[in-house]
Amino acid sequence: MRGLSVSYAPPRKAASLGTGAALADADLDVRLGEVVGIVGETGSGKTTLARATVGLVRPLAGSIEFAGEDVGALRGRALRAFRRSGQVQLVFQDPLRSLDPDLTVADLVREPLDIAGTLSRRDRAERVDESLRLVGLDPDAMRDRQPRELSGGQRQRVSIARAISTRPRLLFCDEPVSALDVSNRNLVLNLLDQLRRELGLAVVIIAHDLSSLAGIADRVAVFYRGRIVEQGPIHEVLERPAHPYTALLTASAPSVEPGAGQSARLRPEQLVPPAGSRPWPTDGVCVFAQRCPFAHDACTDQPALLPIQRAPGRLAACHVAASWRDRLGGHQAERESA
Ligand SMILES: Nc1ncnc2c1ncn2[C@@H]1O[C@H](COP(=O)(O)OP(=O)(O)OP(=O)(O)O)[C@@H](O)[C@H]1O
Repeated sequence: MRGLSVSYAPPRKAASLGTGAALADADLDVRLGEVVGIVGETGSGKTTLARATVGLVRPLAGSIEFAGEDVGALRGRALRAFRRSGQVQLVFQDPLRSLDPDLTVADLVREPLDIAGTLSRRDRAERVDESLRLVGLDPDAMRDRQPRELSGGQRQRVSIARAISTRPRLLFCDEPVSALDVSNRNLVLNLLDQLRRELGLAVVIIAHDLSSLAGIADRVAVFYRGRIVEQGPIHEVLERPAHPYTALLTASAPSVEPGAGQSARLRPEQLVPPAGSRPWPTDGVCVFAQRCPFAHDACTDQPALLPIQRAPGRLAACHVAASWRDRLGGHQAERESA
């Protein structure tokens, strides 16, 4: 995705990009066999990115290149054909709501194949069994059951079997484990890890917290108010966040331990503006300025997502990415004198 922007406002109103866009100027690459995590608070644009990629919402600007084709520019019949092909599939957060309760497991897993219409009836039945086996379910025991006869973990496995039945190249999972208990969470995350290896899938996992992605994602993109503010290999991002918002996320997550590269754990109170600091407008400035203790005059412009020097593969959209750590001590003194 390059410069991808999406607005749900009517086209005339959405013409002024940046204000009110659900997603603004997003750049993201996902490669086959890779798991990319997406984190960010509610309403930050994570699902919008997924919906634009599968062709459910039309981008306002930018491109989505999939296997060499700009799928963001597809219209009409070409767009319907792309969606029917099932090359990009979505797994939703809550399988109980996303699976039709009147269909059997076999019907549910076969449905995307019926829509794609490329396999014979016999091949589709075989593909259903194969997909169920791939997610660790016994086809003979599961085929005729309905969603209400399954446990939460089994339902999520059926959702994944359904999504992989067309053998997609890219799988978007929107909070795939947030409706599950801890043991099922690990099972489903391990399953996604196994599928990306066995099927060579590119997987994008949307999550609320960074720590749930630590064991599975190769890279992570951090969203804040419709923008990607940081991107990079997950362990490096966790160990030494470049954006003050990512730093706040890691400092606020007790399960994220600082690694060898980070001398001391940052504390959340070091990463919020001291009382009485300069108020920032909500629009037209860096999206994080209002909540950033390090914001200064340069932050009246939204920074672009740029490579971080001497850190291959890492990007941050922050005017003070290279300097905010140096100000942590002084910032504490300012707070104490206030
Ligand atoms: N169908 C829609 N119509 C209008 N606005 C929408 C629609 N869907 C999302 N939005 C708005 O777009 C912005 C981004 O929403 P999005 O669902 O992409 O966020 P998210 O990061 O996925 O949130 P969550 O973690 O709650 O799923 C939000 O301000 C949201 O209110």
